[in-house]
Amino acid sequence: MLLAGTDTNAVTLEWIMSNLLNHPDVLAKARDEIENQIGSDRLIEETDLPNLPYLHNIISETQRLYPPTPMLVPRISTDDCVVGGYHVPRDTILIVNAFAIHRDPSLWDDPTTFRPERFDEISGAKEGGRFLAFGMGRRSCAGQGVALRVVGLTLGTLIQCFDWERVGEGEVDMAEAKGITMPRETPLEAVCVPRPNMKRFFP
Ligand code: HEM
Repeated sequence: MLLAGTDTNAVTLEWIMSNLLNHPDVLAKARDEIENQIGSDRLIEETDLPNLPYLHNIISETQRLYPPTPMLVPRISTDDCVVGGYHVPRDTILIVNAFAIHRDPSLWDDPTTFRPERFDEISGAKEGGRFLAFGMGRRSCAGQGVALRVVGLTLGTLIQCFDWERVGEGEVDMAEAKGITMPRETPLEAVCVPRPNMKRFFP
């Protein structure tokens, strides 16, 4: 439970910030949404999250390209069955490759491009079984609700309170390393400066 509930959130946030540093236009749009909905007279709160759909799109689009559990959790068939046209005998271990499904060009337009707006058009995160960041079915993630709140609130606070820039001229390297929760190959480094009108919240 500790691994399921901590590393996944941390990895998600690190990939999100990596994407935002490489896409300042997306960061600016998320900042605008927060400014319009909340302003700078108070800090973002959990109850604001339903009013920040673009922030949610950024989380989904990052989890599409960098699913924190890329192979979900293995299943075992308790009976003979057919999955996707394939006969699966009883007692077979079945692994779902969410990473590949999330980048399948027959399921997603321009699949390798980071474009949070694509989630505007998707009604229900699991539409068509093609978005599996939290798995699916009876054994899907038990912590999805809390994870989206923790990641959303943390991300919203990071965007509301700090200006972010890359270290150096080049783009942030987006290479993945091996691991159950797919980590970055190199730890993310970034420059962050408190935004002047938010400093009063942190005396
Ligand atoms: C961004 C954060 C998270 C992601 C992406 C994530 C993703 C997943 C995935 C893909 C699975 C396997 C689902 C499947 O195979 O169908 C899973 C299972 C699980 N997750 Fe999460 N998770 C996250 C956060 C959390 C948190 C915060 C908790 C608890 C507080 C949690 C608790 C669990 C548990 C208990 C299971 C096993 C459910 C079962 O087998 O019935 N997860 N998660």
